Amino acid sequence: MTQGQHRATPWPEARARAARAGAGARAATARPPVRVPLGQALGRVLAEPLRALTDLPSFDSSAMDGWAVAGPGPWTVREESVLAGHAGAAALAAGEAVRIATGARVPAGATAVVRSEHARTEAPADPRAGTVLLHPLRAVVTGQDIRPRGQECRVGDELLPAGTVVGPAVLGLAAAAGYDEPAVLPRPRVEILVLGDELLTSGLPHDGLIRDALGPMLGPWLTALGAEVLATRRIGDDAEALYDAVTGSAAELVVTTGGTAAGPVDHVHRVLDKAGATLLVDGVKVRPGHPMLLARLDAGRHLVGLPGNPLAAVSGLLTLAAPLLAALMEEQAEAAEAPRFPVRDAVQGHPYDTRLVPVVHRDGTLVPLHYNGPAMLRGIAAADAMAVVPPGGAEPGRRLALLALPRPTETPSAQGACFT
Ligand SMILES: Nc1nc2c(c(=O)[nH]1)N[C@H]1C(S)=C(S)[C@@H](COP(=O)(O)OP(=O)(O)OC[C@H]3O[C@@H](n4cnc5c(N)ncnc54)[C@H](O)[C@@H]3O)O[C@H]1N2
Ligand code: MOO
Repeated sequence: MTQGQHRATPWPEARARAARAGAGARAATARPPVRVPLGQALGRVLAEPLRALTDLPSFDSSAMDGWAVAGPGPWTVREESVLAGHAGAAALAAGEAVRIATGARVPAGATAVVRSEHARTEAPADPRAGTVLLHPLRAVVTGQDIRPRGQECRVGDELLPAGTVVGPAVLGLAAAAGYDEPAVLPRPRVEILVLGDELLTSGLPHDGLIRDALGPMLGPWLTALGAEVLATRRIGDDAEALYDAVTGSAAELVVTTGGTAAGPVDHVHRVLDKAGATLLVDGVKVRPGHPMLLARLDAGRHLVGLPGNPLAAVSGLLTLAAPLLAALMEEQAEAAEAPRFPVRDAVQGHPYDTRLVPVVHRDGTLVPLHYNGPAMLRGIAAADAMAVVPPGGAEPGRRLALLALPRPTETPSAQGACFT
């Protein structure tokens, strides 16, 4: 194994290296885009610019309920109405009006739409003969309340660039623009290997055994970051099984938990060495989580070693796995600057290392949470975000950058929770 670094890497540099590793892996593997039904595209990344497949609106349409009119009023009102989704009415001659609904096709010859509340009708003296007359109640401007075809876009216009993350509004826009199956990037494949003989998968801790807190957490978290989680496997403290799992994995990113430090059964370094991996980050100047590591297994595959302490593992996930995955997915660079918010209370810092501290938003400030020790999840489980506390700490009012936590979603599939 080539020793990439003998010393811990500063936190910002570790994130940058993880992003470069992801970009390198993307270039090396160049997996082709896939087309997925709109219903499955949420959270995916557009592989191609979203180009309009139609003009929008695709026909001249009414912006209001009222009458389509031709020329100056008063107008004679036709008996039929034009509703949205129906064939358009025959062309209007000057002096004619037809009842029209919002979104309906404006008939040829119409010069404006007059809103229902801006005109009044006058019934003919003899209701069995004659026509209804429509009188405007205010001046009518040519073109008013008509949405002309192509007002929003013309067919072929680029609506969004490649690299856009598909949110609910993007789904709506894609549907409006005529898409059934947009082209998205394949999800990076991730495999999670949970190490440790002391871990229980159910029931109460006993006899020095504890519950595995990372297996249930990491799959959904990595799924929320855009990954396809192939499996979460429990490996115990078996170096040979770990070697086989790491070298045999089909995933672009293998995530291990535990075994990063120097304990008697901390096998991760030795296994990486034996597998001929290159350490890109070996320890990060961040608390918690400083033993985290990043290794290149081959041109297209990497391993992120998360420390076993659960909050330290979250720190590794946010520091190394998140930027690597974002780069693998070719996501557009984060908006200029991550938002910063003032911290309400002083936060003690580490003299040399960055600290990541769970916080909640309160009245425009950040309130650091207790129970933020490396082995604790009580703070982060109640948090809105993780605040980045620079070396030396932060005085009240200091603006801190935030790392986002995934919002809870009800995933229809068991993705990310498949245990083997
Ligand atoms: N001599 C030193 N000892 C330690 C150092 C050090 O620098 N020198 N660093 C400490 C720090 S910081 C951390 S973090 C941990 C990292 O340890 P490992 O990554 O080797 O993890 P383990 O030893 O396997 O486990 C640590 C701790 O976490 C618990 N654990 C592990 N996996 C899980 C899980 N899936 N769910 C819940 N809890 C888990 C495990 O039982 C241990 O209590 O090393 C320090 N030691
Ligand atoms: O990474 Mo360790 O204490 O910082 O949990």
